[in-house]
Amino acid sequence: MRASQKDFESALSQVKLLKDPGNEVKLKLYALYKQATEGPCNTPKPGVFDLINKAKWDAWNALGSLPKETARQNYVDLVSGLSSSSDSSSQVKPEADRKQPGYETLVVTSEDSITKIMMNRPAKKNAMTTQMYNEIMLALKAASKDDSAITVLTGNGDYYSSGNDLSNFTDIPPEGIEEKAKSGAILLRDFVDCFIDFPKPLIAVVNGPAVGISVTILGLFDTVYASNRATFHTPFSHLGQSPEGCSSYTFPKIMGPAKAAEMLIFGKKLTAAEACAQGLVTEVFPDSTFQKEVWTRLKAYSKLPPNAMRISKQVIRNREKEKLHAINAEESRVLQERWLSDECTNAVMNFLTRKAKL
Ligand SMILES: CCCCCCCCCCC/C=C/C(=O)SCCNC(=O)CCNC(=O)[C@H](O)C(C)(C)COP(=O)(O)OP(=O)(O)OC[C@H]1O[C@@H](n2cnc3c(N)ncnc32)[C@H](O)[C@@H]1OP(=O)(O)O
Repeated sequence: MRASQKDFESALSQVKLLKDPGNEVKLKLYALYKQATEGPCNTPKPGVFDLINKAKWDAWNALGSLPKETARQNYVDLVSGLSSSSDSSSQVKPEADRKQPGYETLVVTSEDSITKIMMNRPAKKNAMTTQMYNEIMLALKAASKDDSAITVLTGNGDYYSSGNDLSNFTDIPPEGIEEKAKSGAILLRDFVDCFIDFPKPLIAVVNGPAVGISVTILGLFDTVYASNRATFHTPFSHLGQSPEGCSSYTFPKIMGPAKAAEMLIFGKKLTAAEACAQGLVTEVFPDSTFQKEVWTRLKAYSKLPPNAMRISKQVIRNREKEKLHAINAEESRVLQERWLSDECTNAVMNFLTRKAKL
């Protein structure tokens, strides 16, 4: 539900009653107030020695073109969070209360300047349905514009993700399988484009085994943290398919052509330690302390200056962007043909009829 003008005004009165929330939060409140009432920052940048006004200006300017209504909503949410934490400072809000509405296959939360996108089909090992691809794209677009500093993709349950939901192959439209393959290739291309273009630091928190497209897109993340329970598996040849997610380019670049071929052509499954040694994973943590260690680290990173992080990412990514888009287009085109092959149809039917388990 969107915050009304009345909610906003009541948050403005409430904020005066709060105990001092500290400079960082005060700057956030100031920036959201200015954005909600005046829109994007429209005043000249104060001089470097005008420290206080420059900090305020920076905070406002960092909100970019965030719409007034969203800023108003974020202001109301922030004040309400501060009020409830000052009511009971040790009380942690349950995730269900913080989660953003409108997603069926994901749980999306924003806290401590981190937007967390969690795939949430644990009973199906977080297999990606067409709805999940679309919701991840929506969540990434929203995260690119919200006031978080970093964005995380992770999975709920024992798997990170088992990749493409193979039942995506079953609902063939009346226009036939060719049309399905065509729309699948467009979906795939749009999905991977969102990762290529994502402007903020993007971190994968790989909580368990990862298969197929959930592995290939890791090459487009800035950092990949893995539990030692995670494995990395791209069984494309077994499925009569071919690499996507720009992995035909990123994997040889990351791990060298020979190791990439073993994964992408022969479907070799890597342990987390192997994936780390090959450079696909940044760091591996024991499963027993994985969540605690990773989130402590991410909370510290999220306090770094967000503009500097965003600009550093752009400097790294911009050089490659055009190439990555071209590779994504080519991989999607090749897969569109593969999906129509007997090799692919038979492999998918085998899985769906339980003759094979990969
Ligand atoms: C023309 C069509 C176009 C479509 C649009 C496509 C858009 C983009 C496509 C991008 C290309 C992507 C490629 C890939 O990702 S390839 C990789 C695909 N994934 C797999 O092949 C994994 C298949 N799953 C398995 O091998 C096993 O399930 C797994 C090893 C992951 C786990 O085994 P385990 O024995 O532990 O658990 P279950 O098998 O009992 O699984 C529990 C339930 O979850 C269901 N499940 C799991 N994974 C998938 C999946 N990928 N697709 C569909 N369903 C999945 C499984 O069936 C069980 O369900 P039930 O409890 O109902 O039986």
